[in-house]
Amino acid sequence: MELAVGSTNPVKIDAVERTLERYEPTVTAVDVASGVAEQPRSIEETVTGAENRARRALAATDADYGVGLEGGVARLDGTPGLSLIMWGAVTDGDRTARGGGPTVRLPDGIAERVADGAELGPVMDDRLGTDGIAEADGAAGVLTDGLTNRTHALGEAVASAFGPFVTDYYDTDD
Ligand SMILES: O=P(O)(O)OP(=O)(O)OP(=O)(O)OC[C@H]1O[C@@H](n2cnc3c(O)ncnc32)[C@H](O)[C@@H]1O
Ligand SMILES: [Mg+2]
Repeated sequence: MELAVGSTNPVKIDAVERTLERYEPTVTAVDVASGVAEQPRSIEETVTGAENRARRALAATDADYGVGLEGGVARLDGTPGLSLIMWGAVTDGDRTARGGGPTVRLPDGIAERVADGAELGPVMDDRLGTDGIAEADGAAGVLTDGLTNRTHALGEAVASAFGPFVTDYYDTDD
């Protein structure tokens, strides 16, 4: 399976390679624009970023599928505070499917700075004294003491978005 991933972030590439290991993927990292803000601030904007990355990555290559992954923050109905969300999109050039990863509540101190306009990655680095946490364990890893991490979390979004391309269940109305 040939895949074009719309990012050069090693964590995203790793998430795609590991999740789709069974299909013996060949992954090409493509540096595309997400077409949304560096820090998306709603589910809709995050999904749009993932879709744009997937379509643009596929358009730039001869791959079978384009994959886009986008991290965002959002206030979600029924839960307090600001949450880290992540969405994936997959396209074969004909149809596009989307799937979400986990939702992680952001601590108020971090949420406030992100709500004031900062990007989550740099805020996490500043707070933790790290350099490039978004390309390593990520907020998902740090905030759960490693119970999950960004690679694993993004992998769940990849898996969820891939369903329609690797099963028959979405092809009928049953
Ligand atoms: O090179 P790209 O693909 O853009 O990789 P990125 O790390 O910037 O990832 P996104 O654009 O999808 O994420 C939007 C913002 O959210 C941040 N972010 C998302 N998930 C994160 C996580 O788990 N830990 C730290 N920052 C995260 C990220 O650093 C960006 O500032
Ligand atoms: Mg980014």
